[in-house]
Amino acid sequence: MKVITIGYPRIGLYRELKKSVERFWKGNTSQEELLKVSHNVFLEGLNDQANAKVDLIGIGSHSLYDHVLDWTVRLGLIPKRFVGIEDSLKRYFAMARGVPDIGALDMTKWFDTNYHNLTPEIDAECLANADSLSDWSNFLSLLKDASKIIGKDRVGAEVLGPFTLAKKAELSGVSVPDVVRGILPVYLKLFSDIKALGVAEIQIHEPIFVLEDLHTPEFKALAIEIYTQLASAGVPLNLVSYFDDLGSAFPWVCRLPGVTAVSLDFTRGNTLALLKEYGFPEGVRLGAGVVDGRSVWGDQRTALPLLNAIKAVVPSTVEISVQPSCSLLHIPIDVTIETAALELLASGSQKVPLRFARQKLVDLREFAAQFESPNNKKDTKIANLADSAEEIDEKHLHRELPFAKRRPLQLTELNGILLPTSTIGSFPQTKEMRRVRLKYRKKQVSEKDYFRAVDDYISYCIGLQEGIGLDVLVHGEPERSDMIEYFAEQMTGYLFTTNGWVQSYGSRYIRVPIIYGDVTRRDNKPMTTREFKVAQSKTSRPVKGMLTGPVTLLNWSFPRKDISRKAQAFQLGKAIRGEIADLETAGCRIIQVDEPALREGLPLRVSRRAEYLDWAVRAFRLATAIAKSETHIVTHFCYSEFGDILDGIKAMDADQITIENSRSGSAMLKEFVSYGLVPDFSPGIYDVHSSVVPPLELFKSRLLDIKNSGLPIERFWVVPDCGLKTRGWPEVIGALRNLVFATEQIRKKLN
Ligand code: MET
Ligand SMILES: [Zn+2]
Repeated sequence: MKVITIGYPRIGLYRELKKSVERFWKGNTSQEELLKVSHNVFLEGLNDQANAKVDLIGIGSHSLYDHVLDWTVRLGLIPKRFVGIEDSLKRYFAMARGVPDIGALDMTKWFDTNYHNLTPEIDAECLANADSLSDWSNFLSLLKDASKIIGKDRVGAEVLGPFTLAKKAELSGVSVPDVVRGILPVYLKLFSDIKALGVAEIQIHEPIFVLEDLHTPEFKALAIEIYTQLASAGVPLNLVSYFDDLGSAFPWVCRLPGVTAVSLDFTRGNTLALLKEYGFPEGVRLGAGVVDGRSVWGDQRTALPLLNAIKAVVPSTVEISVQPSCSLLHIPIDVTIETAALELLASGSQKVPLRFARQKLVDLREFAAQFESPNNKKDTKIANLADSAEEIDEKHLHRELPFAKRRPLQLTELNGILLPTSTIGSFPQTKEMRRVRLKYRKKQVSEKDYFRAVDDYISYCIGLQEGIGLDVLVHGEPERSDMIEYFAEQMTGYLFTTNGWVQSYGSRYIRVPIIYGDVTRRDNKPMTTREFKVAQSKTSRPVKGMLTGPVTLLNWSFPRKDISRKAQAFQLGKAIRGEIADLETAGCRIIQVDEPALREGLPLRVSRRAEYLDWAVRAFRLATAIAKSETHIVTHFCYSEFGDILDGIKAMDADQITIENSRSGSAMLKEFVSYGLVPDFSPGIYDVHSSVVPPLELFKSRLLDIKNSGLPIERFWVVPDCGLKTRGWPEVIGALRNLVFATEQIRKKLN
């Protein structure tokens, strides 16, 4: 049984690539030096895979910034505004990050992962010029280098497929069929170059095939048309899909012309059931993605039973390979450098081991050996995840009174002021604050001194907000380096890595906390009341309690694999529920529970969404429904496609919803209004991602959008799009002054 990989981490064990790229941007290192570091990182990954005796290694997704950008550039799909930049590396980074006067490409989420890719922009002109601008020499070099080291028969050339490219792109004046047909000749040239190298196969990555909107007769016809042409290149094609199953497209995708192997994700969706239903073509290799490329937990409970179950349903002549479900890019590189995490785990009773990319490679080999071993007991029973140890009591999910009855009891001290003003929580993360937080963590600063620094910040923040004239204040979150970590560190069941970095986008890597056991507040101790009390003691205006919601705490962590995500969401919901009760006891009258990652957890497949939203909303309600009728519960979402989750948002039964709105030019506001929103509503009034102070005029026009929205003005609040932690004080002060001033003016008019 062959072991195959389809992508590997590309950031370096100790973030070597990030450091080098950022030095290069600052002008502190040469292009030559950067490329050398990058190549060493590539070689390190190649060695990992070669040492683990991977039979066929995916080569080509190594990247200085983003693999989707790499393919956009290699295929010559350069938007006009970048064409004039001669130097290819400068142009590459300009597309990624922008340069003065030339905006970068947009960024989108890479399917439902926490990785973000750049969005190709394609129009007719761009398509027409693709051939002449195309250049994949850096890709061919990777293949050649790898061939020299491991032999060309072990090299699988990783290519981003035309359908995924086209569907992930922003198209103007052209359709997906136009793009895939238009770019086909370029792909054919690329394939012929790859063929000349004599590598084993092309891995054509088409994760987009898991999406329902491709499961139509029209797409089937188009895919057959395109793959018939691609097949004419005469290179074996491994069609690689992941992140879900292929749904009703399963039978035809597995039989696309030229496709000699199909790689399927057996860790998400229900690929096994489809295999049972539709069978599998003889003569095609089946890539069994049974090792979860998105989980840091080992696959010991499921991999072998899955392989056996697959074997039992496919024709005996079908070759099965064992592989990760997707690129290992989504997990950290090596768990053995994590002393603290490993010690913690060794003391517990985990059913599955913690495994990062290197360890998953070892597992792949091991599963292959077990599968072929005569002692393999052919166990095909795949363990189901336990849902919940304890059931949720339905009555814990409802507030005492419905919104219309409880709202008049809330925040009466505001005297029904029109368009109350507030902010989303964080204020500038100053260097000083960051430094003392770090020192406190390293025990170089006493708790007393650390608290004094935090409290000084809070005092300043409160004084400032009062001075500016905001109505509902926040403490500014100086004690939090991160909205997940801050809470996770105060709860049981979470572990943290020191070097477990995963690429989020470009040179931004994150260390995702890992849930390993039952989550509760440690000793049931409050996590946020101290800072709330400090803030509230300095002002008579209401201070918002500030919490991260259960669904976001789950979706921005690596979940456990022995109980369901739903069960984990409920545990988190219960923990936040306790915190809300404690905040109320501390005198808090308005509590914000942020859920920016609610949308992110939404399954790719429409048919699976209702179930997710159902438990996600219940987890939020479990957290918040404990609030007294007098307590105003706010929730916050960053920029998302809200269309898919409006029912869910409504069902959360919050008293106020704040959303990021201004980058869409109030389109989000309109979407919510036309949906018929019931509670208070705060469409963000200015973009916090820009460092310019928005002019008064902008605030006025956004306030007019609100006034003319068709919803009663009494429902609206005026807030920025999101937290202000990435901004500097002068901009924040300028922007909030304008926000308050514009609001006061419109209030006068309305009265
Ligand atoms: N309360 C958080 C903040 O202001 C919300 C962030 S949403 C990503 O930073
Ligand atoms: Zn936000």
